[in-house]
Amino acid sequence: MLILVINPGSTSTKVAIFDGDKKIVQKSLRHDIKELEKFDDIMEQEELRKKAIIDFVKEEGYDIADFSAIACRGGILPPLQSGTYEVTAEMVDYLKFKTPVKHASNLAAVIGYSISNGSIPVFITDPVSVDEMVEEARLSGIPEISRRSLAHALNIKAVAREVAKELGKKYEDLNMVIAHLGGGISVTAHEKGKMIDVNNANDEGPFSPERTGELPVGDVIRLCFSGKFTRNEIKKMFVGKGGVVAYLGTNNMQEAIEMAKKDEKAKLVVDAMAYQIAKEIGGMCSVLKGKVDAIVITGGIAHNTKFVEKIKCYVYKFAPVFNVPGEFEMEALAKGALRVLKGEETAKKWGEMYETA
Ligand SMILES: Nc1ncnc2c1ncn2[C@@H]1O[C@H](COP(=O)(O)OP(=O)(O)OP(=O)(O)O)[C@@H](O)[C@H]1O
Ligand SMILES: CCCC(=O)O
Repeated sequence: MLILVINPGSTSTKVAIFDGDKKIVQKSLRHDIKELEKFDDIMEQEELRKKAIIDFVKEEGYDIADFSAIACRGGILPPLQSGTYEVTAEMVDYLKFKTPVKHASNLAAVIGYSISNGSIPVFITDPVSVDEMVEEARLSGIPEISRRSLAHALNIKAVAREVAKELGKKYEDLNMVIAHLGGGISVTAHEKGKMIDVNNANDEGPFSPERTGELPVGDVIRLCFSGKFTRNEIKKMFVGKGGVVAYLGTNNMQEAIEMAKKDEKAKLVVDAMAYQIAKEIGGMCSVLKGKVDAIVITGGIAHNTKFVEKIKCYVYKFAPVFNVPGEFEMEALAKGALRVLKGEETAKKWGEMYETA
């Protein structure tokens, strides 16, 4: 069963072809930043990216009709249960016109649906808005604001299943705290297969290579009303230009860790990020009432074992720590589609998407 996988990022589109769960080829199709900047809205990039994907398929010697399904990264959808969903015209309409957050991942299902043109099924699996939070976690302290479950759910759920396998158990039988350390950072508590609390990786938790995470709210209000910044400038300060890049001028953690070897300020910033991640992990361990089978560190930054050690020295007493560097999004998307094609799981439909766990 051939599956075409589509995963758009801000400046590239990752594509892969799987035969069952075996990856045949994966490529990162780089888009010219100047070309992308011509578009005011991410959705206007649809045709450019679609053409690049179709060219890739042809260059690899395939035709769209050869595929059993297209597996796409899920975009910013309303809160929904974990699992694989069939892409429908309504979902495409939501991603194009109604989603509250402009994010490159919104393009995946839109492009997949257009490429398929009704000829083969199109699926998304575990989008950013997977929501299995317990009710206590939703309260922020003011009724006008609810905490939201936005996290690197696709990689986190895939890694959870791999670690469970390593432990000879099922994900549904374990309690875990899983931290994805990428450009943004998601720290998540899992109770028997449900992600019951997460720091919203855009707004809360530790600072990351390019985001501030949680901030002292009184100072944020002062900044917002200082008259010195526009709304967009402030937003960029928090997401995109906040965190490590604000202190050190780079969002590349490899560079920051190198700088920290010679420079006291850089060392403090790197150590502070590890400290804040550990603090968030500790909080998630208490959400699980201290019954934690595994703490898992994943994402690009987890490639640096010295950085992982910095976190580990704070949290190692809570549970065994597993390091699973990198991300497995393409594999997770292919496997999600495959489970449905093999009849192991039924694809959920749009109408069910508004139901949370
Ligand atoms: N070997 C490494 N050592 C330390 N940091 C690394 C290493 N490889 C990648 N990174 C860092 O990981 C971060 C990006 O991680 P990753 O590739 O998981 O994120 P992304 O896909 O860009 O963003 P996100 O995971 O938030 O969607 C960057 O800061 C990058 O410098
Ligand atoms: C909000 C979590 C996902 C992302 O950062 O892209």
